[in-house]
Amino acid sequence: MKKIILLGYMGCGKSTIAQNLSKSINIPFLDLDKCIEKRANLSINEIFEQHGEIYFRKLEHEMFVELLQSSENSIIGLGGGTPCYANNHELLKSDTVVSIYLKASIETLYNRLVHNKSKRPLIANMDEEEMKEFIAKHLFDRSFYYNHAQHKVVVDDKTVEETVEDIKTLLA
Ligand SMILES: Nc1ncnc2c1ncn2[C@@H]1O[C@H](COP(=O)(O)OP(=O)(O)OP(=O)(O)O)[C@@H](O)[C@H]1O
Ligand SMILES: O=C(O)C1=C[C@@H](O)[C@@H](O)[C@H](O)C1
Ligand SMILES: [Mg+2]
Repeated sequence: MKKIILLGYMGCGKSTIAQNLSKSINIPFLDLDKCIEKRANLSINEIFEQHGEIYFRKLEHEMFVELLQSSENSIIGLGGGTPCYANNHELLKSDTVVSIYLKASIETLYNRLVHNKSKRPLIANMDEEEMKEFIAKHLFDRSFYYNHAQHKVVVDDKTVEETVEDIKTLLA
């Protein structure tokens, strides 16, 4: 069995979808951000504040490689930036993984993130106007890396259940 990797921008639903998919197909879910927090014994916010983003990206790469090396079946929800650093995007093409980009529009992302930014250090201190512009530019820059995924599922205007069904169809 291959590892199932969900990737995409902050707020596209990696953690939410992975949790529901996990229940539906009975394969354990590992959230890369949560694994990093556990290993560092700090929240993502604290890692950024106390050690900076470069340190976070190093931990993120190490933890991603470690999760891929384990022999367990799993669904891995990546962090929003994971594919964009340390050549992690190259790992998305491996034969031993099924990588799926959860593709959301700027509008969907903005609507989901605007009231849920406090735990996301890259946008936590932005006002609404600033955030919209940031998401648009950032998503454009990151799309190159996200598009290395083997599959793409558009999540706009879909319920969690509909997106889970779309993923199950492409896994079948
Ligand atoms: N149809 C939907 N599919 C997925 N998430 C949805 C949907 N509708 C609303 N949401 C909400 O959008 C948010 C998605 O956040 P989630 O933490 O799952 O994203 P993420 O991609 O893991 O973000 P991050 O990269 O910051 O970890 C959640 O608050 C979720 O409840
Ligand atoms: O998009 C990003 O760069 C990030 C997304 C989150 O999942 C966390 O990994 C962290 O807040 C950085
Ligand atoms: Mg998440």
